[in-house]
Amino acid sequence: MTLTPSPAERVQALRDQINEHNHRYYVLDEPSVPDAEYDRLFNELKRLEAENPDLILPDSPTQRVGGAPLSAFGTVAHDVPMLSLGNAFEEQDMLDFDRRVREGLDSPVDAEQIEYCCEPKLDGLAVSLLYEDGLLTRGATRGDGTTGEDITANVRTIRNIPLRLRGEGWPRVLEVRGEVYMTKAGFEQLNERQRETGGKTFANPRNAAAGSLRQLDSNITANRPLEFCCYGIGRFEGELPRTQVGILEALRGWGLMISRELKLVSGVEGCLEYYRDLGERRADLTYEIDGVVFKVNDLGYQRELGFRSREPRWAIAHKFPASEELTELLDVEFQ
Ligand SMILES: NC(=O)c1cnc(OC2CCCC2)nc1N
Repeated sequence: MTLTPSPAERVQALRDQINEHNHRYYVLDEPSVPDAEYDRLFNELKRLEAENPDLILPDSPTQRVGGAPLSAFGTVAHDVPMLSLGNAFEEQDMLDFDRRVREGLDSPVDAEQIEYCCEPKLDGLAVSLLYEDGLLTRGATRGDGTTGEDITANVRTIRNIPLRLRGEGWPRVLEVRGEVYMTKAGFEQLNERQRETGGKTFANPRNAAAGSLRQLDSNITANRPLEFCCYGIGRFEGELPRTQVGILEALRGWGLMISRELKLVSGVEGCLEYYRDLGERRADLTYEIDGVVFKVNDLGYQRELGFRSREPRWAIAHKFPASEELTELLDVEFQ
């Protein structure tokens, strides 16, 4: 004879199931149940929480949406500045970058190939997520790199951002940095819906992502097809792996999405091969990119190289030739 679970036990069981389905669907891109089954679980959880409000916790999947609209965004001071990337446009710029890296180390290396972590440069908005004891406590825009807007209510609505880190071993304080973007398909569907409802349409996915994150009413943000892909960390208290790739793989284990195109290469030739390969596949990607990003993989080397005034000496963006579309010129910078 099976005992009927208490509301508290049933609520916890539903949360665990829904969080697992969300992780598979939004982060692993492997849906595990039909939508109807997911909706049934979600509606049962909402009903049980409505009947037992004292059981509601901030990381419950039902708590992604719903606060009252803000009158203005608060501001956030970035303890670790969110700096932007230097650019390479020609192959020679990459050769110069690699030489500066090798010569800039405490013990310069000449023949040795530097290991670089490669990834696409997503064309969205840089965002900082703060996790304390595994709970998402704050979301912020890059702003001017030192001060950004507090968009916590809006980032909580982005389905592939975990409200609580999965697994274990994460640092007690962990600031995750990454890009909020819209896929090409999500962008087209949003503009179609905007045209049908007389809403404003967007010039490109980047503007659409910026406009969707800029909403003071998070209920609007919740209905926008936004995704988050992390690419690094800011502030942390605790232990982290010693390489860029190691950190990203740890972030994936904690439930965050990282780029499927992530690759570790050896030397600047490996970077140029990655750039050519991604350039050939750019039109087939489901999201817009405006280049690729190369980072020195060894974190000790990153520390030795440090930052120039506003850019790291250990990372560079190798941009694709800009398309002449008017939209590139109209692109509004969201600070
Ligand atoms: N748009 C991107 O996809 C992207 C942007 N920035 C970075 O890293 C920068 C951040 C500050 C130092 C390195 N990585 C990226 N992938």
